[in-house]
Amino acid sequence: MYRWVSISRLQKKQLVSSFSNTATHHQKPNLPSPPPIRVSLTESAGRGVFATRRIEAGQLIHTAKPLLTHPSLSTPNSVCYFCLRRITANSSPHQLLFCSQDCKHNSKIFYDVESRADWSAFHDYCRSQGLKYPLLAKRLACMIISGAASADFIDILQPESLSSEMISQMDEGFGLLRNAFTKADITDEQMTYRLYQLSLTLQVLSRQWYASVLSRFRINAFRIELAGGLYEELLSLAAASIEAEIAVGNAVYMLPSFYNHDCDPNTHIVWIENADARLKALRDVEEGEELRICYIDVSMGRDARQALLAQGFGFRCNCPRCLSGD
Ligand SMILES: C[S@@+](CC[C@H](N)C(=O)[O-])C[C@H]1O[C@@H](n2cnc3c(N)ncnc32)[C@H](O)[C@@H]1O
Repeated sequence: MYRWVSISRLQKKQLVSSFSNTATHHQKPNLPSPPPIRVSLTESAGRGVFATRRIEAGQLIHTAKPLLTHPSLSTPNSVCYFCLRRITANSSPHQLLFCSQDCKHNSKIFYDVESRADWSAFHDYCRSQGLKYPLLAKRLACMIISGAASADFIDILQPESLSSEMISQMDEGFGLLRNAFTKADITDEQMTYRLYQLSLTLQVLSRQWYASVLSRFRINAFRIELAGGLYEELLSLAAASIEAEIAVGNAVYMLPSFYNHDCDPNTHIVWIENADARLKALRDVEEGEELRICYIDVSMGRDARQALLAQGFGFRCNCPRCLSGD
């Protein structure tokens, strides 16, 4: 039998707010209905998401707002710095960075910290190495330093186990991140966060913190490709797509991070206009069935899929399709 997952009070709060954030989008006034899912332990893949009632093919299961986002470095000023919505000259004539006053307001606390530092060396490093997770670490560090997030904000997410060699490879990025803050006169004191409940003091920008958040981003971050947009925008994007990066950025979520992978998934995740995630059923799902998405391109052959999942996510897939040898 499946058991409920035991999580801390803070984590419960985050989970509840993640639910309530998503619920407000779709609920009609006076008709609150929780999403038809629960997070429970699976037999062999850690925690997973299960249907609490029958879900029909095509049904929207729930939406989820990101915990944090960062735009791709190849899309400067063309997507909202907060929600990753595409910005056109028409949609945002006066604010280059944000698509709306709401996004500007929601970013204010951490953006005040972020905009104090010179990120050019750090961004050059990410660009030249093709790295995206350090950008999420930068955003998270700014959120923690500014008080917009707690130091254990993403601790509930599963980490990848990293070898000491992998941690050493992160040193350059860590050094550049720390340098940017130090040069911006952000003191060690400001980079320290106290967890009063646990009587712990954490150095936000320690090598250990950096490795710990990157190990979580590597498994849980989503690459955001928007499906929607204005017809004219789609045409101009299609024309430019040879050079342009298709992804508008990367984001980390709470609930969507609990979905396990299947090479023949019953659920998929889509982004229409911005980084708000929409989880939809691909086929009819029975009550009690696990909901699974796919992490990779499942049109590849079994060996290629297995290799990619082992390398990128650290697990050997034993979904029914892999077990059948397909
Ligand atoms: C995004 S997390 C999914 C939620 C995770 N099970 C948890 O407990 O937080 C991805 C991790 O879940 C596990 N996982 C996901 N799909 C799996 C599968 N098909 N088989 C085995 N493990 C899987 C792997 O450890 C993987 O690195």
